[in-house]
Amino acid sequence: MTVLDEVGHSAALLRALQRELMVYKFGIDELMTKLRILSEEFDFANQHDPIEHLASRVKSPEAILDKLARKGLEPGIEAIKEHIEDIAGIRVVCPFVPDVYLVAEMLGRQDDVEIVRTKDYIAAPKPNGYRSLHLIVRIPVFLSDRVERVKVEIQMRTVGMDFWAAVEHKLFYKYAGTAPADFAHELRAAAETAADLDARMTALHQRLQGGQS
Ligand SMILES: Nc1nc2c(ncn2[C@@H]2O[C@H](COP(=O)(O)OP(=O)(O)OP(=O)(O)O)[C@@H](O)[C@H]2O)c(=O)[nH]1
Ligand SMILES: Nc1ncnc2c1ncn2[C@@H]1O[C@H](COP(=O)(O)OP(=O)(O)OP(=O)(O)O)[C@@H](O)[C@H]1O
Repeated sequence: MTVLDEVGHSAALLRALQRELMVYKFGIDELMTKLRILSEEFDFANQHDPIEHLASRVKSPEAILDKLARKGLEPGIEAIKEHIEDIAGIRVVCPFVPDVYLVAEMLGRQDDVEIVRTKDYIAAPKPNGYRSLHLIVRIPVFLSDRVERVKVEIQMRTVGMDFWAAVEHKLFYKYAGTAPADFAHELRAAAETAADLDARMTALHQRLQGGQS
């Protein structure tokens, strides 16, 4: 039985959710365009492009209802819109750590992007070693009859952090509690190795930028 069955949702709720998800997709489209413009502008000027690659996803209805249930909330459109902040998600992967903060700053300076919340898991990594800069932003989506301000989660990280997070997500993220205890130590150590690599590559890049050999 899926979570959709368990919550006994109505067909009406699912239909309403599908309509909402379309608007979140438009929010992603707007922000992806902004990020692509920044990236292309750096390329065009032959400057170091702080964006290595971009990814996005709209959370599936099942994952949304699953998360709502994990939070102990009743299924309903209002609860979903208020409490699930990562329905629309973008990931910005950058070559170097300073690039992450540069892209965040450039987005924050745009008039129509409202930064709702910032969580800096680079400055303060999670206990398992997870590193990323998370922004929850609000962006206006202009529809035929109204303007909707949708929340989008932007996860910003280096290639090294992304490698660690992608593998960790596959292995453990959704299975918290089941991993053997010594895995925690190994995971943290691997995250520190990735952070060390980031620091070394950033130092090399800064030497090149400074014109040193
Ligand atoms: N791979 C991996 N991804 C993580 C981890 N922690 C957070 N994330 C990702 O980042 C998203 C948001 O995480 P947080 O900013 O910590 O959000 P939160 O405080 O847990 O709040 P919720 O989004 O309500 O769960 C998650 O949905 C994951 O996609 C982690 O330990 N490993
Ligand atoms: N902001 C994001 N941008 C791009 N991809 C994301 C983002 N957040 C999650 N993903 C990816 O979307 C896929 C589905 O993730 P899903 O929404 O089920 O869970 P989650 O967001 O990682 O965790 P949670 O259920 O705790 O919110 C995963 O591969 C995940 O890495």
